[in-house]
Amino acid sequence: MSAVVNGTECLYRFKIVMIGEGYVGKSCMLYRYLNGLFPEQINVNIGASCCDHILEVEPGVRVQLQIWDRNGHKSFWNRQLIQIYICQSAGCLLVFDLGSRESFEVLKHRYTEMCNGAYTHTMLFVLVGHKCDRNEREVNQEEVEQFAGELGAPYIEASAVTGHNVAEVFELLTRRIYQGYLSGEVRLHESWGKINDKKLNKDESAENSKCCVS
Ligand SMILES: Nc1nc2c(ncn2[C@@H]2O[C@H](COP(=O)(O)OP(=O)(O)OP(=O)(O)O)[C@@H](O)[C@H]2O)c(=O)[nH]1
Repeated sequence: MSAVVNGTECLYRFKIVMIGEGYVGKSCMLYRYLNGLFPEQINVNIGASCCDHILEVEPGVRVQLQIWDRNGHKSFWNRQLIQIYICQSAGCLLVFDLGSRESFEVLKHRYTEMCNGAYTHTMLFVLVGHKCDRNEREVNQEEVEQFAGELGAPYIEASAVTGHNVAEVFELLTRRIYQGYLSGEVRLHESWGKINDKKLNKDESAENSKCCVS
């Protein structure tokens, strides 16, 4: 079965979440991915926002991505929220700012919190060192690679300013989930993974992406 999303037939729907401290550039990265440019101005993300996007993982196999971007500031972060936020997610982008040691430490801490009970299903990760356009670096390659090894996740550097590797970040995670599903590593939930024939509103947007805020 499949569903028609904004006029395009999709076989799967993957929920992806973006996690990282406030100000690491998650919203700009998502904006760059969806719109192909760096935002002149980004609205303050109060709580979380969700965007839909369609990606073809192999010829004829399209996935509806539901990408959740949560404000990373510590006042928006607690265990209950994590649970709600990552519930039914197939994948997660763990984002830190290469120029901020603190953002890396906070990210590791949040990952530990997620492991301590909040996520009970298999979730695949991609670790993202963001703002690689800048020269200042406070996090060295070795420790990043060590963390990526612990996660069993690929590490990629990106910049929403230049666009470097931004599409690759989202596509890498999506393809990992898809391959994980094919190999049996990831189980897709009935209600969100393999799309049923529930029709989504075709007329909401003429494009393949749409956003909402909660
Ligand atoms: N140099 C550089 N700055 C960036 C990049 N991406 C975003 N920024 C800047 O980083 C700041 C924070 O960007 P946001 O996208 O709002 O960060 P966020 O992680 O979504 O922040 P929260 O919503 O608070 O969690 C803004 O001033 C952006 O202009 C990048 O790739 N390079």
